[in-house]
Amino acid sequence: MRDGGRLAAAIEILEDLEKRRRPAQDALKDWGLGHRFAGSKDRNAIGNLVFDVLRRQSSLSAIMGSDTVRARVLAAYALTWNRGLAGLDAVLDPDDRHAPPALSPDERRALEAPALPGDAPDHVRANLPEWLIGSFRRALDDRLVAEGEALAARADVDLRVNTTKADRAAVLSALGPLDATPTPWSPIGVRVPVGEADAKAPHVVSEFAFKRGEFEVQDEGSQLASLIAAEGGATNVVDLCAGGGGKSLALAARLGPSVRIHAYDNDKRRFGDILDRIARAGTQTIEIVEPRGPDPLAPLDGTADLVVVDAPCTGTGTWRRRPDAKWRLAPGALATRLMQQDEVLDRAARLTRPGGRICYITCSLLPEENEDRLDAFLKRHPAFAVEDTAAFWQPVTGKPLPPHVGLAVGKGTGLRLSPYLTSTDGFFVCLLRHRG
Ligand SMILES: C[S@@+](CC[C@H](N)C(=O)[O-])C[C@H]1O[C@@H](n2cnc3c(N)ncnc32)[C@H](O)[C@@H]1O
Repeated sequence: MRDGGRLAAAIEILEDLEKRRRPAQDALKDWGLGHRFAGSKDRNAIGNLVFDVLRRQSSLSAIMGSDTVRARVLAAYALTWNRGLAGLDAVLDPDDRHAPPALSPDERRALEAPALPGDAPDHVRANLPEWLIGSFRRALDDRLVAEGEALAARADVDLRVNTTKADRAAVLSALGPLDATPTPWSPIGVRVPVGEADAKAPHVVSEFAFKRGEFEVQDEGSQLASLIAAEGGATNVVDLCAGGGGKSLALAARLGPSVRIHAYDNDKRRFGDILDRIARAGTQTIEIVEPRGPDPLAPLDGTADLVVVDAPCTGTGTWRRRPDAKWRLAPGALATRLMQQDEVLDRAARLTRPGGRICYITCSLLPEENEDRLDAFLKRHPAFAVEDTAAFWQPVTGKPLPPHVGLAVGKGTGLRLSPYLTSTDGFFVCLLRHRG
């Protein structure tokens, strides 16, 4: 396929997404099934373009002065992909029957001097949903637009070195051909660049170092959350919302062979390939607790040194990787998440032994899901107090805490990581201690 046909395909897929609120991956898959002549390079380029449009759809529309999908796709190709007006003219070739029609005079004018209108509101500049702008502003203050821009960029692939099998230097060397570099904060993180425009994302899971269990794919923010949870040590851990086990595996590597990690999730399907991951990592310390019977965690009540609550959340911090979720999120879903967060925190309180700790983690930037949930929790559970979580940053990273990352929660502090401040996904991390 030439780029004209790829642009037309991206327009078709995005128009389908406008009609039906569904994950972009599903729409891309359906398109691929209906267009079997398209090769893997084509599908990759079309997918990249669809996601790049979704990342910046508000500002692309404002620049073009048009809300049509076509206008956004043309703008993404010319501006985000840096192909310029000349590149766009070349692919909108009237002799290519698969290409979209040539530029209209209005489209040409907009792309000749591309700029956001001076009165463009912040939610447009930041490419964030208008209904959430008050919440984002509360969290991000005058960094709102800069954070929104960072959240609209592509994210590199982060890896956590499994220190029980390899060190960072060895993984960096194995992934040298992929231009891997150390992550800025996590001492066990490696970053592989994703490239631009139609570049293929690095396929790290086909590397032998991955098959040997020397690293796992895990955003640096998630690594830091796990490292901070593990600071101070623990021998009896409950990973209450374990999902695919990203935090359990990181904790197992950090806490050593004498820890016992009970990995639970109330939805069995969310465990995914956790058993394969445990086997690859070579750890003996993770025990899966299946969601069976009235309360499979009851025997652990009051015993855990550490309960990790990687709570179900809106995932607003991961919108670099899932830009379609940004526009699909609805107020009802946020309300459901808040209820679930209160529920898992209450469950965690029952599991914690006197003097034990809870590490509350979300991959959301919204205060409603983070500090507000903990303020409400502290009112329901006066036996708990917030620790000075920000004080763990330097021991874990070996570097001073960057400005704005620490925030007051209760009488202690939490951490809010973000693509702009820490070049990670957006994360909230906060430790609470049972007073004993
Ligand atoms: C953010 S994800 C966990 C990701 C995982 N910890 C990781 O690092 O890969 C949140 C998980 O919480 C689970 N969950 C939701 N409500 C729950 C509940 N009441 N008890 C336990 N798990 C719950 C969801 O099924 C989902 O898998």
